[in-house]
Amino acid sequence: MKIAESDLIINPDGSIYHLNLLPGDVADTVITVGDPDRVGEVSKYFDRIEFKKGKREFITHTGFVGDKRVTVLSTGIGTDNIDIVFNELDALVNIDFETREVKKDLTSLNIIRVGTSGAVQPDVPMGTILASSFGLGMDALMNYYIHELSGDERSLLDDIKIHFAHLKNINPYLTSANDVLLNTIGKDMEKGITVTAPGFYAPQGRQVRAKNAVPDFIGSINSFKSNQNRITNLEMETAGIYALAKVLGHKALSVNAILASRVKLEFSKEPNKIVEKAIKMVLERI
Ligand SMILES: O=P(O)(O)O[C@H]1O[C@H](CO)[C@@H](O)[C@H]1O
Ligand SMILES: O=c1cc[nH]c(=O)[nH]1
Repeated sequence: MKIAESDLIINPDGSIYHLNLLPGDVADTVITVGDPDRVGEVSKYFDRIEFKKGKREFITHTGFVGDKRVTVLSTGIGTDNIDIVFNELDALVNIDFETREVKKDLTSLNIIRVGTSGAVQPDVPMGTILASSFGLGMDALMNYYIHELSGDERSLLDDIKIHFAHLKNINPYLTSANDVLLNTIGKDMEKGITVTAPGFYAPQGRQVRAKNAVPDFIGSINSFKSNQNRITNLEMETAGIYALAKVLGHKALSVNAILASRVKLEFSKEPNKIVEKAIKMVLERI
């Protein structure tokens, strides 16, 4: 079936609407980062850069680490941007731009996020590099997509819904990391459930001047337990990445550079060093 011009928007130069990339520009291994300035911090370790492109907050560098072709791409902040990045990445590899039809042979990308995050457990200090075993979305993105849960995801989400029943008007969603990526790139890293929030301040339990409607948000997050699973950290993209990757048949892992301890009320004085450590660990393991 031909995808409408209004649904899949191709720029006059043949590139996709927001990412400004052509089919063929995306490597099978994609590193996503939130901050556009972090793209160069990753690609500075490439042995060769093939090209640099960008539009808005979506900066892309594709190049080689040894013989391996790698794309690093910034998503900007939030799962609304993840909606754009993941649909467009998928279209670039799985839709024929000439016929506007889905290709017969689908490509499954390996997608690794290198992001920053705040820890909610006292034994997860600043400086930790943490791999998200699950992404738990408190945002609304997945209300708009049909997505199916595995048995494990379903039973964990049932426990989560009971624990967070006091949070009105929130319909949490949960997706696991890709097992292979979790056990290779995430090997020996701290692991835990990552909560993806639809904001940085009150949606992550922060209070500056505007008053918080949810009392003790951090307390209700770090007290959740189901078998060996606990919530370790908060950020703004992982759950959307895991859920859309699964819907579209890609493999995803989120690696978090822990910059803040929300229970010790600390924020790192050297955030770049922690991010650098996460970048190097991921590049050594891809
Ligand atoms: O450092 P990045 O990857 O942007 O990730 C985290 O930092 C931003 C908030 O400061 C949010 O995007 C959050 O998820
Ligand atoms: O606490 C934090 C730190 C980084 N990014 C977030 O979203 N939250």
